[in-house]
Amino acid sequence: MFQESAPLILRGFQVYKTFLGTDAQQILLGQLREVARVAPVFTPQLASGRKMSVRMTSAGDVGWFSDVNGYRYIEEHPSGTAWPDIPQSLLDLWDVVSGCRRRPDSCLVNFYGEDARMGMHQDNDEADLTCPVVSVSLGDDALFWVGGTARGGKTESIWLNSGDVVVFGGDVRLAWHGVDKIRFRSSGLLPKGGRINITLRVAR
Ligand SMILES: O=C(O)CCC(=O)C(=O)O
Ligand SMILES: [Fe+2]
Repeated sequence: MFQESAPLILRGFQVYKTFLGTDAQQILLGQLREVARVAPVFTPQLASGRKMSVRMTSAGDVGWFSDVNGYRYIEEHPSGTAWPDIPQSLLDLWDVVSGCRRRPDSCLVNFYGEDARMGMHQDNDEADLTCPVVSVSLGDDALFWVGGTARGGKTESIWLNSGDVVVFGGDVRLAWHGVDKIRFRSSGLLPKGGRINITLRVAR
């Protein structure tokens, strides 16, 4: 099911190139469409009042959310419906790469359109930082930037392609990272172009 090989290491981030082959990517895309049918994507707002350029939704017990009151995990989709279950294929993927005995209870699904990006940040809203964040990329290529655990340090970048998996845990669990730009329509996976990034987290 997975195309396992030794990961590249970029500043402690483990990058598994093409961990999902084309068939597995299509299957996962279908499962994410089902997630988005139950829990439609929305545009989060930052505490500053600015809207994020990505659209997002979640699966799992809790979903990541942000509005003028700041970031947090919430137990229901903003519409009041329960978040759908995390697709089994992603739980299987987690078991293979995470090295963590706990299962993820939150799966954030970010959709990047042509001009979307994500500024440098740390993923530090989760309660259990002994487990890594596992990221899966689908669709268009993205320039992913990685820094250290201190703000404003040296950064390096790598292009993430459809099917790539990135694991960041241990010493780099709180490393700064972000997405500078996507290469719109570089992949044919999404008929209208764009990129999906999934992050699995142990949030509670
Ligand atoms: O889109 C990506 O590759 C990273 C997403 C991310 O850092 C996040 O959702 O916290
Ligand atoms: Fe992140």
